[in-house]
Amino acid sequence: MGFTSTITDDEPAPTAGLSPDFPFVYEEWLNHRAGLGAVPVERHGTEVAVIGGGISGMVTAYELMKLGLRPVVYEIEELGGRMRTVGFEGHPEPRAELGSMRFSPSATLFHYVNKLGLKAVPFPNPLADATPSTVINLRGETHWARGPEDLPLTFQQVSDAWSKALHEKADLPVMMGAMERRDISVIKALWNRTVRELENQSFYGFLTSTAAFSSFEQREIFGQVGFGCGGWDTDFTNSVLDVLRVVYTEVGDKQYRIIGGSQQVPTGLWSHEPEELVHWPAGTSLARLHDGKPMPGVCRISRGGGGAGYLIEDVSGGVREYPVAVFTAQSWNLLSRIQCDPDLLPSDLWTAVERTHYMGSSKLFVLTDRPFWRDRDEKTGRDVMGMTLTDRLPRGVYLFDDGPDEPGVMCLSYTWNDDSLKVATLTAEERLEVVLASLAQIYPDVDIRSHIVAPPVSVTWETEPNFMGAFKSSLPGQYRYQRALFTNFMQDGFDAKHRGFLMAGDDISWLGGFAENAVETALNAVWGVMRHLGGATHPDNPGPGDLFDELAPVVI
Ligand SMILES: Cc1cc2nc3c(=O)[nH]c(=O)nc-3n(C[C@H](O)[C@H](O)[C@H](O)COP(=O)(O)OP(=O)(O)OC[C@H]3O[C@@H](n4cnc5c(N)ncnc54)[C@H](O)[C@@H]3O)c2cc1C
Repeated sequence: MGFTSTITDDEPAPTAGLSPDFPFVYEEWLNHRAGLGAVPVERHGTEVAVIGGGISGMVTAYELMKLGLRPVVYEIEELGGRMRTVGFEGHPEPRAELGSMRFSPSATLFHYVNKLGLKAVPFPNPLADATPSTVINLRGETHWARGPEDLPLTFQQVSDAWSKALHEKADLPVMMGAMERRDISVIKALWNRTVRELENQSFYGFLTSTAAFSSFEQREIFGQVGFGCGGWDTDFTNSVLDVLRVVYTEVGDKQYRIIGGSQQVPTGLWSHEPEELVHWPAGTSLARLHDGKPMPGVCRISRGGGGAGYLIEDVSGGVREYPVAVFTAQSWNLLSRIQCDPDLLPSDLWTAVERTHYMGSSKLFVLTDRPFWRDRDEKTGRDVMGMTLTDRLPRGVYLFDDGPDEPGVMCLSYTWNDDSLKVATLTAEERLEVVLASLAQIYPDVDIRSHIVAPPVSVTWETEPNFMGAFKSSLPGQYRYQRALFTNFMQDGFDAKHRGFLMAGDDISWLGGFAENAVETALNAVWGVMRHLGGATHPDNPGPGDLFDELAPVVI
C-alpha cells in the first residue's frame, strides 16, 4: 500500500461533524478571524481547573490558554487518555492504538490534527479502498473480497436492505441532502421527528421493524458485516438514535489513521505554542504553564469558601481553589472514585451520570517482522491473510502495513461488550493463544506466530480503574439523559450553587466512541467558562451558547 494519500489530498466533506441534535458548525467558530471570544482583561491569568488530559481536556485547556486564562490540567495516568498509542517490549516506537484508531476527516478534530502538522493515511477498514483484501468468516464459511462486489449475493442484499431501511424509516436521502446544504430547519424538523418516533427503539428492534430485514439470516449477516467501520451486532441493544447519528454524521465513513499514532493529537496540543495568544508571551504552551507536568489525579471536589468556587484535591494531598472547573474524565469517576460535593451538579444531571451506559472493549496487538500477510498464496494467487471479520472470538483483525521493509502491526482481536468480557480475565499471552487457535481455523496454512517479534500488548477498557468502560453508548429511552449532559454548558438557568462546574468529553457528547464528538463538547465547555467569567464571543462569530435557542436539541 502506498502512503502518498494524506488528509490534505482529501478535503473534509462540508457535512462532516454536523450533529443532527445540535447542528452548530464548530469549525466555522474555530476558524473565524475574530477568535472564539474574550474574557475581561482583569480575568486574564485566572486559573481554571481542567480535570483529565485526554483530547477533550487538551482542547479545553489549549483554547482557554489562547483566551488568556491559565488552565491547570489534572491527569491521573498519562496525557492522551483513550487516544493512547503504545510500543512493544524492545520496540518502544508507539504503534499500537489501544483506544481510538480511525477518524473521518471531520472538520473539528482535524482542525487540531492539521494545526499540529500531523499526517494521516486511509484506514484499512473492511472492504475499504485502502484494504488489500477483506476476509469474512461467518458460521464456519469464509469469503474473500477485494471490494463488496466480490461477496456472495446475500451480502449485497443485506447492504441493500440497510439502505432501504434507512430510506423508509429514517428519511436518509432527505436528511443527507439537508446536511450537505446545511439546511438547519430541515435537519431539525426531520431529526426532531425521528427522536420522538425512535427514542425508545433499540437498533435490533429497528431492524426487525422493517420489511427489509424480515429474515433472521439477513440480520445476522448485517450484525457481522455492518456498514462503514465493521460489525455492529454488539450494538444491537443500544438506542437506534446512536446508530443513525453515525450514519448522518458520516463519522464511520472514509476513515484515516494518524501516522505515528493518535496520542500525538492531545500530547501535541500540550506542547504546541499557538501564534494567536492573548495575555501570555509568545512561546507559551500548556507544557510551559505546567513546568512540563500536569497536576496529579483528582480525588475530591467540593465547594470553596463562601460557595463561590471549587476546591480541588489531588491524590498527593494538594488542594487548590478555582472559580470554575471543567471535568473531562469518564463521568462514572464522579460516582465512585472522586468524592464530590452533592451540590456539584443539579439532580437531573446526577441522574444522567448514574444512568450513563458504557460499551466495553478489548484489543490485542502484536508486532511482526514485516507485513507478511501481503505474501502471495501460490495456490490461490491471493494475499495469505486479509483484514478479517469473524463471528468467532477474535471478531475483528486489522492489519497495519507501513511498507514491505518495516515491521507490521496486527490488531489480532478487536471486540466489544460480551465479546470483550470473554477475554477480559486473560493475560495478553493467554489471549494470544486463544486468538491464534481461532484464527488457525480460518487460515490453516499461515504461521502467524513465527512472524511475531515481541510480546503481545492488550487492553480491556472496562477493567481500567480510571475509565471503567470504553465509551458511552446510549440505551433506548436515554435521550433525556443525553440531552441533560450535552447541554450542561448552558448554566444560566441553574441554581447559583450549581454554576461553574462544567462537564465535557466522550460521555457528554451525543455519540460516544468518536473523538470528534468529545472535541465538540470541549468547545462548548470553553464557551461556558468564558460566559461564567464574564466574557463573550465576538458579535460576528457567535458560539454554541449564543445560537443555543435556535439550535437547541428537541425537548421530549
Ligand atoms: C477501544 C476504543 C476504541 C475507540 N475507537 C475510536 C476511533 O477509532 N475513532 C474515534 O474517533 N474515537 C474512538 N474512540 C473514542 C475516543 O477514544 C474518545 O472519544 C476520546 O478519546 C475521549 O476523549 P476524552 O478526553 O473525552 O476522554 P479520555 O480520553 O478518557 O480522557 C479523560 C482523561 O481523564 C483522566 N482521568 C480519569 N480520572 C481522573 C482523575 N480522577 N483525575 C484526573 N484525571 C483523570 C484519564 O486518565 C484520561 O486521560 C475509541 C475509544 C476506545 C476506548
